[in-house]
Amino acid sequence: MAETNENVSKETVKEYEFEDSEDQSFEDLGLDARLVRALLKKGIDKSTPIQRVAIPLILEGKDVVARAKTGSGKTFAYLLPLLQKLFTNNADRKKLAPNAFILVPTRELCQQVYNEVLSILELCRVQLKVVQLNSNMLHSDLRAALTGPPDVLISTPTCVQKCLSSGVLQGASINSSLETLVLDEADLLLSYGYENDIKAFTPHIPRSCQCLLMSATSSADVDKLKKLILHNPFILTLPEVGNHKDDIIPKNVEQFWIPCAERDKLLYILSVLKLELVQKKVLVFTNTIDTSFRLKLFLEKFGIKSAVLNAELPQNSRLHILEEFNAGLFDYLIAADISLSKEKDEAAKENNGGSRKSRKFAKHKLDSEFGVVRGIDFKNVYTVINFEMPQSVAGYVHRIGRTGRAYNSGASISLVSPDEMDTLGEIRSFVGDDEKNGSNTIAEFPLLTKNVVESLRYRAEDVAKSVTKIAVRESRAQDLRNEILNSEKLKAHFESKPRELDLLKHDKLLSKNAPPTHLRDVPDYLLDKTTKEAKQMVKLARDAMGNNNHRHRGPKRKTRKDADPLKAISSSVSKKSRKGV
Ligand SMILES: Nc1ncnc2c1ncn2[C@@H]1O[C@H](COP(=O)(O)OP(=O)(O)OP(=O)(O)O)[C@@H](O)[C@H]1O
Repeated sequence: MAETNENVSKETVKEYEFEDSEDQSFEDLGLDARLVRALLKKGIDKSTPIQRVAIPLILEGKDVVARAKTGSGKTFAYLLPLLQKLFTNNADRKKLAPNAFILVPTRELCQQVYNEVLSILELCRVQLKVVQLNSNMLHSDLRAALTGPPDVLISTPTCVQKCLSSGVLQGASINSSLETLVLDEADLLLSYGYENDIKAFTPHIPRSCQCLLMSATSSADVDKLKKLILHNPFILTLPEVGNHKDDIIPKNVEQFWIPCAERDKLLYILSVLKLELVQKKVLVFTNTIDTSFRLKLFLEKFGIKSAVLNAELPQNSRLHILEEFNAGLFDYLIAADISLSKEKDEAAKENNGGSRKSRKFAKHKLDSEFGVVRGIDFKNVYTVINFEMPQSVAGYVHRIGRTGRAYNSGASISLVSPDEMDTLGEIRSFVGDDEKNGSNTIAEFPLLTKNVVESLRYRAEDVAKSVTKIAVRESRAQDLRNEILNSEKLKAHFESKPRELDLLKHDKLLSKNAPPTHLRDVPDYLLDKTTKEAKQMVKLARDAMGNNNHRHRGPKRKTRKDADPLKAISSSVSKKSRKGV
């Protein structure tokens, strides 16, 4: 590591260039033996680049701003040294308020970080009090949770502000106790509208507090936060591996796109999934909740079961869906990555013109502390599909970042309609694609032939017609009713934390009839030679990988690099298609 700026003043930042040494073990980074053992029990023996640089600095007590790709292991990069600090002299600490605050943009992330902390502490056999709070909690529950007070508080800025304004937390107590403040997913905190809450909290942060800011992308918002909170931080930006300076998508994710008309998107996704041209697990993104239900209903008719994750579901259901998906209980998850304002506009329209039933439905509150894409560690997702393109380049980066996490491989496929070509163009220029110099990071998906798509067209269009707006609305309302009913049972589940997860199924069929055989099974004569070969190769690759990407509950198994299917498949198929096979 070399500090590039020798004369660092209070106002300037210290930027690090680092020579990464993969040989450094977690012990070499200065981590406590208990933490190293806990990582080994989780199947983690090799640090990621951001961990190698951030951990020693954080252990030295430095303020750090860390910008590293999605899935690069930023959570452990701050969590391990933070816990180590708390392990030492914990009994002697002054504690009128929690010693460490971890602020994240969504409740799902609160839960995720909370689970990670508990699991490490359990493996280390160290007792620390850790709480996660959210704004929906009753005043009395917030007060009870903060009694003690805990060592670590994980929450959203809005909830901390609620605790401050209601007197459950005292500014003076924070000022005398806070030792470490983490702003995780910092690039999203301001875009989620937390600016005022963070500003209200800032005066209570003591000067001595170590502040850590973790982010996947750099933006004006991150700069703003940096100025607001950090004193003289070390700025860590991972060295770029590609040619483009903003290259922040993991290199182990192969990116593809499929050009198609808007009305053909159902047909294309059906072809990709039904013919098994991608590896599981699959995470599909839509831009609205209605589209996610339309897609679920449509796929269901062909015997493809999926679950929908969205902002209107009760929090317990959302967490449970994530747990089940992560544990491999189902392979297809459709996530509505919505702009809340857009959904609200649609709901308002419904309110003005819709039926009594739909008015009631539209009133259902969307959770503004929900974010399906950002930062959530969906486990072992191999393929991400953009059924609809995200609104921005940053949205694309965060969606694609749900695969290829840590040392795993992955692939993404974007279905792009003519109206979305501009967005694709922006994304392609962002990743450095240039027709002129032949760079093609986002390539056309090579495994789908026109013939095979056309052979499925009649069936797909016929079924798509039966998935009417009314059917979509009804199943959305029915799913919501079911999940609200489930919510109480799930509350008990989360309180007692039982190990078995298949308590409730979230990928239940929404339509009453089972799919007819002619839709469930694609007859062999419909497939052309190229598709049969592609299907076979995907299957071989899956077998070669030991199908590790799902149904796996234990410690992470390593993905064999030589068995990376899409690399083999795409190069081999594109060679063949070049030969006109
Ligand atoms: N050293 C490591 N070796 C293997 N796996 C790791 C390592 N560190 C973290 N992981 C795993 O990698 C996954 C991604 O880590 P994490 O969620 O911290 O990424 P991130 O950088 O915060 O991503 P995002 O920006 O998308 O939130 C997690 O499942 C985590 O358990």
